Amino acid sequence: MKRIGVFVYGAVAYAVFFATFLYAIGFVGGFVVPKSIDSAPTSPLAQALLVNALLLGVFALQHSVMARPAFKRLLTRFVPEPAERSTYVLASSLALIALFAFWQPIGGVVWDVQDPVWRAVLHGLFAFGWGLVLVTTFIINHFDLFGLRQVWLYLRGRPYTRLAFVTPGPYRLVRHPLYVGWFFAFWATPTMTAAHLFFAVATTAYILVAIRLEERDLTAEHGASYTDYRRRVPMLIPRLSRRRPGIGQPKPTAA
Ligand SMILES: C[S@@+](CC[C@H](N)C(=O)[O-])C[C@H]1O[C@@H](n2cnc3c(N)ncnc32)[C@H](O)[C@@H]1O
Repeated sequence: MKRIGVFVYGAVAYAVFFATFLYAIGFVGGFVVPKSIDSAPTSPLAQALLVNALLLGVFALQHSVMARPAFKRLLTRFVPEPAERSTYVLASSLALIALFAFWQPIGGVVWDVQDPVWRAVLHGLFAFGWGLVLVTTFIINHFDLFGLRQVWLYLRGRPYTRLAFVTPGPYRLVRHPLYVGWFFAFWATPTMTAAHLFFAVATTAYILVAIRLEERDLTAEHGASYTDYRRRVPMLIPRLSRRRPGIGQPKPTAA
């Protein structure tokens, strides 16, 4: 019974995440959803900035604190270990749902591209960003990142195996392709409002901090193979020229 309960919990958390992800595309892109990041302002500027900063702060805090190994150890005193990732996913989705619900549009156009070709290019980059985020989750392991693999293995009575450190496809170009996808998704818009800019700047700052924390954990977990990868592959911006042989490669050790 406990295994079934944990699996159902994980499946519900995944369904909530997926609906939230789809809603986020409409929220940032300004289509389909009733209120988007760029809707008309409804409250005074200072109040809107304060509320939005709080909403982003709650998401950042939840996301970073719950991702740290020490917090995971604490959480698994109260939640079965196979459900830990699903709990993280559910909490992240709830923080995002609160952001969608209480977001205060600010109005004010920062840039507005009218040329149809450039509008199409920006829409294309927006779609590329979301696509890159989704594809990258599958490269790492989509179902592990969102907790389904953990509850499925538990349901089948199999032990959890940690994911290998992988560097295929976009991970050969940059160390954080998923975050690059977020940058495209948040910055590529033909019409940038003040609220959208606030969101893009805040999330960019947050991602830069999150990378430091994530890389600290990855170094602790994978040791020399991660520090070597870090030396060879740039963080976010691919190198334009091919690397000269030997540059940035680990030095050969004396026999
Ligand atoms: C939301 S994903 C973001 C991954 C990466 N920072 C990116 O932008 O593509 C975060 C999780 O991916 C894991 N991760 C990061 N790089 C990885 C890699 N090259 N192979 C496997 N897992 C990785 C981290 O340990 C963390 O649990």
